[in-house]
Parts: sequence; structure tokens; C-alpha cells
Amino acid sequence: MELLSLTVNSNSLAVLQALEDGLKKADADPSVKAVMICGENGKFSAGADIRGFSSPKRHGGALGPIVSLIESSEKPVVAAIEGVALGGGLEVALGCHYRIAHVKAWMGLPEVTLGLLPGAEGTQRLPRLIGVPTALDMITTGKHIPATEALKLGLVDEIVEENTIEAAIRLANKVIGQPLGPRRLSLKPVPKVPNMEAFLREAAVKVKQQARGCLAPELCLQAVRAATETPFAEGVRRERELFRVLLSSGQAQALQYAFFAERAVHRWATPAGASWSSAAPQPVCKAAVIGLGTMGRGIVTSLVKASIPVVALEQDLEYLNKGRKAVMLLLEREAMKMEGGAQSLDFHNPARLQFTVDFDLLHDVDLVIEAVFENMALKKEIFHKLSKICKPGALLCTNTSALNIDEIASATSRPQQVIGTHFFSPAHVMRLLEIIYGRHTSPTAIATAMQLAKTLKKVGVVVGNCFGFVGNRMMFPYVQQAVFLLEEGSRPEAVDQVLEDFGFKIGPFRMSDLAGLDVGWRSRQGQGLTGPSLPAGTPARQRQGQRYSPLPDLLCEHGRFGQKTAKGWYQYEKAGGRTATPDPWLHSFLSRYRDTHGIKARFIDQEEILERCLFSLINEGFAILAEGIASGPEHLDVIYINGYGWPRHRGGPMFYASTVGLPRVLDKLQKYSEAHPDVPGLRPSAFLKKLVAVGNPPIKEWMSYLSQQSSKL
Ligand SMILES: CC/C=C/CC(=O)SCCNC(=O)CCNC(=O)[C@H](O)C(C)(C)COP(=O)(O)OP(=O)(O)OC[C@H]1O[C@@H](n2cnc3c(N)ncnc32)[C@H](O)[C@@H]1OP(=O)(O)O
Repeated sequence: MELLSLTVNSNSLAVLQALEDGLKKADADPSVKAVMICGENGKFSAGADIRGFSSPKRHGGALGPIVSLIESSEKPVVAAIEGVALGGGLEVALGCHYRIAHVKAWMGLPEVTLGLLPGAEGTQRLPRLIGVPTALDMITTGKHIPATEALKLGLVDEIVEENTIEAAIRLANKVIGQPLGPRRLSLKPVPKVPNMEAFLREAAVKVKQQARGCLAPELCLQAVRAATETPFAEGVRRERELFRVLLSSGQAQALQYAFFAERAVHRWATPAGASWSSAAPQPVCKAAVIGLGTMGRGIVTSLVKASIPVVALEQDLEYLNKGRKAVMLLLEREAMKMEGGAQSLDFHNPARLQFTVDFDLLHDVDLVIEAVFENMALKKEIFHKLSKICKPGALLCTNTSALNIDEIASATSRPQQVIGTHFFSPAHVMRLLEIIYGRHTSPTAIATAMQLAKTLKKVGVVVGNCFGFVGNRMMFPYVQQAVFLLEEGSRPEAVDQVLEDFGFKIGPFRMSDLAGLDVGWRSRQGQGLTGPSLPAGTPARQRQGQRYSPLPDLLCEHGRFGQKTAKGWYQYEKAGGRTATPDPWLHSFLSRYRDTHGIKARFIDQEEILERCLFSLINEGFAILAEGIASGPEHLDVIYINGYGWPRHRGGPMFYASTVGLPRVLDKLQKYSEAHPDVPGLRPSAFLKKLVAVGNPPIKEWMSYLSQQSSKL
């Protein structure tokens, strides 16, 4: 035997053992001259089984010594990388003396996205191979890179278009007898950077800023720093130490929960029994988007990027030309980020992207996404038209953040094909797609919308139809609490700071200024909560017997719509400016407001700000679960992580509640509810009370209590 081949699809214990046994056998057998390591079924390895991290013994130090064993082999070891080499899989490849990859393979060290660091000596070998700046980027972001890039970086020695295994065998035969010392990465010095210390210091500041409280990127950087400052063996010791810190941090559990939650939402189901396992999607070969405002432009861009031909429609030529310009600009920017540039998107080709004011051009599309502004009468008029013009099987989607899907569907002759597709702004960037089924929506329509999400590289989450659906419905009590806190004595910057320190990308007041206060104002006017239709004599701070804050309405009456008017909860340098500065006018306005309404301002500490905002949001989540609007807590968490800037390392609001402990959440809600009996959002939901009563079960068991007990809730 001249060559031994080993397969390493996943780094399970059995595979590791087989790898170790195989290597020892190869070393001991004089007839073996070289070793080739490959994966089965066209995949090298996706790394360790993520579920295994809950048992530290299984992975912590198990792989590192095997990687060292590979490297110290006296016979050349060649990695044949097909499919993916990720995490522990890539670390195995780094232990090999040569790496050869298929042109379509992808590589990366994504441990950081799971709250960990590459703990099998990867933080020490990769910088030695490709240099500190690039290794640091790969390790702290966890990005997957294509084989072509890996070749440019020197991560692999060769890429092939044909049979990788045969090419690896050829390479192994060629290098038999050549000295292995120069191929052992642990023996190589880390390539120098002109001012390494300054470089690492700057990188640390950047990584900390981007991490927003997530530990893993910072500890990844510390491990790479160790590679630059200490010999290999010392660096490995430091890497193991840091790995153990991360493994026992709650953040790793939260991030791993988020990994599986994002996959669990693919397996959608509705209370009526429709599900992913029985429904098949319809093909979408051509789509249309109606309305080229901010949302429509992003949606068109997203479809073009996914190579779906689009007809983009506006109400008149003026709006069409404005929309066309904006879409072209977005597409040009996107094309610049892509390898093939504008050519790869081909958006100047009318067969790919057509602009029109003629509804009749929608006769042959497979799917329409209506994205006009939130006006029920207008949406119904459009859907009525669509059901006359579109071909029989076409899916009719409405991009709405709160409107009733059933009412929109009632305007058509085919309500089974009507579905809500709630995109998030900017629609070509944000990953979330909330998919809302109505009473008559067919399983095929849901499956098609889910497939669309996948094609657009988004995470689709299927939810039921209610005001605000899941995301916005949970957001209402959160924002309401934030405003109540201002009434009681706090300031926008204090509330935002607490929530941003928690890890939100942006606090509720900065968010409101960004989105525009006029959006909510129009909606409240429509609901008769403010404006001319408010009955005379309505108390200023009460609606239907419940506490109401007119503060946001008053700001709008002063023309303060947020960034677009340079004034909102903050002041900005100019209309459209982005830099929020606390505004003395607002502070004295709040004082006058409190005086007018006889409110005595009090000091509100950070704990109260955090708990009232977050626990009211979580409380609404429990109500949503109890009503069957979403089929599990993962759905709510995926929505919040991908659409609302919830810090991923805290796993989503429902996972966070499970880590705080449901008895504590209940206790605090009870306390706040007693202090504010006129605020329904603080009254603990029956489902939360039930879960506490049955002993605070783990999150994965919550829904089982609902099905047994829903009638008694
Ligand atoms: C000291 C030793 C330490 C080692 C550290 C590590 O190795 S940590 C693990 C590093 N690896 C990863 O993070 C890879 C994670 N996986 C992915 O990025 C993707 O799954 C993929 C490999 C790129 C494939 O993507 P694709 O879109 O084709 O499929 P899915 O993501 O839907 O995955 C299919 C199912 O496989 C499960 N899965 C994938 N990888 C793992 C894994 N490493 N451990 C456990 N399970 C994994 C995934 O959950 C899917 O299962 P479902 O049952 O369908 O949900």
C-alpha cells in the first residue's frame, strides 16, 4: 500500500478515533508512503457536531492533539477538500502538509458565530499560513470563503475543477520523499506586519465595537495575539484557556440555540395542519413588484440579485422614473460588491428588469409583491385588479407590517393565493421575511413564499394573522414602556443607552427617529387614537380606560418627525442627518409636559428601564404563543434576531427569558403591573403563569404545556 485515505465528514468522537487509529497505522506501516484525508459524499467536513458542545469533554481538547498528530506524521499528508471544510474540519486540513481543494469548495472558521473560537490550534496555525490580518478577519467574522479566494490567500496549494481525490493522490505521490519541515505550520514563524502592536490595538477597538457585547470575537483576537507574541505551544495553551472560557459562557449556548432556531423555522406548520412536510412550492420564474417606494425598491433589488426576472410597476410616469433611478442606483452599488459586477446581475436587460405603469404586463408573472403604502382601501383596490389580470396560479403577496391579510384577500376571487410577505428595511439587506398566512391561504402559497425567502437568501418565518403579526406586535408594548418611562422622569438618551448596552443595535428612540415618527402618528390617527376623529373630552393620557401617552403625537404636532426633519426625540445636524444629539428643547418640553399633567419626575434606574421594556415585549411573546400565532419560541427569537436588531448572543427574547428564569420574569411583571394597573402590557400572560406553575420547564418543552393546557389558560 502506498497511500492511505481517511474520511472525516464530521468531527464526531468515532471519526476522531478512526482518524487517530488510521494515522498511527499509516505511520507504523512501512509500505504506506503518503496519506490522503478526504470526506465522504463530496464534503470534507462541516466541523464538530454543534449539539455536542453541551458536553465539553467531547470536543474541548479532543481534536487539537489529532491535528498535531497529523502534522507530525513522517509521511506527507494531503487534504482533499470538497464541499465544505469548516471549523474543526478546516483545522484538520491545517494540520495536513498540503491542501488541495475543488474549485466549488468553501472554507472557514465559523466558531465565532457559535460563541466559540477555533479550539483545535486553528488560531495558531492560520496566522502562520496566511498572515495575521487575513487570519484575524476570517477568525473574528467566521466568514466562509470560496476556494478561489483560499488559493489567492495561500490557504490551499492548488484548486481543481475535476476529481479532487485523484488530484490529491497525484500530489501526494509527487511529494513523497520531500522534506516535511517547511510544510509544518507549527514550525513556521508568524509573518511580520510593520507595526504589529499598533495593528492589533486598532483591530481590538474595531472588533469590540462590532461585537456589541459578544465575547467570542474579542477572545478570538486574544488567541491570535498570543500567536504573535508567544511560541506555538504557549499559544495553544492560551487558545485552550480562552476556548474553555467561551464554552462555559452563556453566550455560546445562546448562539448555538440561534443556529438551530434558524433551521427549525424552515419546518413550518399551521394550527390547521398544513406543514412543510406535505406542501410543495410552485416555481417562481417571473415576479412583479407594485410600488417603488423605499420597500419596493429594496424588494426589486433583492429579486434581481436572486436572478428572478421582475416587472416593476408604479402608478404614473413621474413615480416610475423616480423609482427606476433609485432601483438602478441600488443595483449598481450591489453589482460593485459582486465579483462579476453589473454583468452578473444583467439588470439593464429588459428581460430581467422591466419598468412599467401598465398593469396588463402582470398577466404572466408567477408572483406579485404589492409594496404600496399602508392603506387598506388602496391595497384592496390593487388586489381586486390583480385577481382579474394575473394568471390563475399566481401568488399574490402583500408587503404590510400590520394590516389584516384576510381583509386584503377578501378583495380577490382567490383568497387561497393571498399571503403577507413582511420585508424589513432595507429590503435587499435585512435577512428577515415574516410570512403571514390568512384564513384561506393555501399550504402551497405558504411553501412558495418560504421557498422565495430561501431564494432571496432570507430567513422566512411563518406566522398567523393578527395586528402587527409577531414582530411589531411584540414591539408595541416595548416602545410603549419606553415612552411611559419618559413621562415618569427618564430621557430618550438614558433609555436608548440601557438598551444599546444590552446589545440592541439601536435603542427605541433612535429607531423611532430613523423610521420617522409620522408613520406611527398616521396609524394612530387611522385608529382614532389621536387627531380630528378623537372624541371631544377624551382624557389626554387615557384611551378606552387604559394608559396612553400622547408624547409622540405632540412631537409630530411640533413637526418633529425624526431624522427627516432634523428633530425628533433627538436633534440632528441637518434634515436627513444621522448624528443624534440630546436636545435641551426636548428636555424642557418633557418637564413642561410633566407639570401640565401633574407627574412628579422620579429617578428611574437601569434595571427598571431594561425590565419594563424587555419583559413587556416577552410577555406579548407568550400571548402570541398561546394564541397559536407562531408555532414555537424559536420563531419569535429568529424574528427578533434577524429583523429587530436583538443581540444574537442573547439568543432572542424568549431564549433570554428562559435564561433569566420565568419565575423572575413573572415576579417582575407582577410588581410592575401592580404599580401600573392601567397598562395591560405589563399584566402577566396566562401562558407565562402556567409555565411557572409547572416548574419553569426548559424552552424546548414550553409548547407541550400549551397543547395540554390551552383550554384551561
Ligand atoms: C475543538 C473542536 C472544535 C471544533 C469547532 C467546530 O467545528 S464548531 C462547528 C463549525 N461548523 C459550523 O459552524 C458549520 C455549521 N453549518 C453550516 O454552516 C451549514 O449547515 C453548512 C455546512 C454550510 C450547510 O448549509 P446548508 O444550507 O446546505 O444546510 P443547513 O445549514 O440547513 O444544514 C443541514 C443540516 O445539518 C445540520 N448541521 C450542519 N452543520 C452542523 C454541525 N456542525 N453540527 C450539527 N449539525 C449541523 C443543520 O442543523 C441542518 O440540520 P436540520 O435538522 O435540517 O436542521
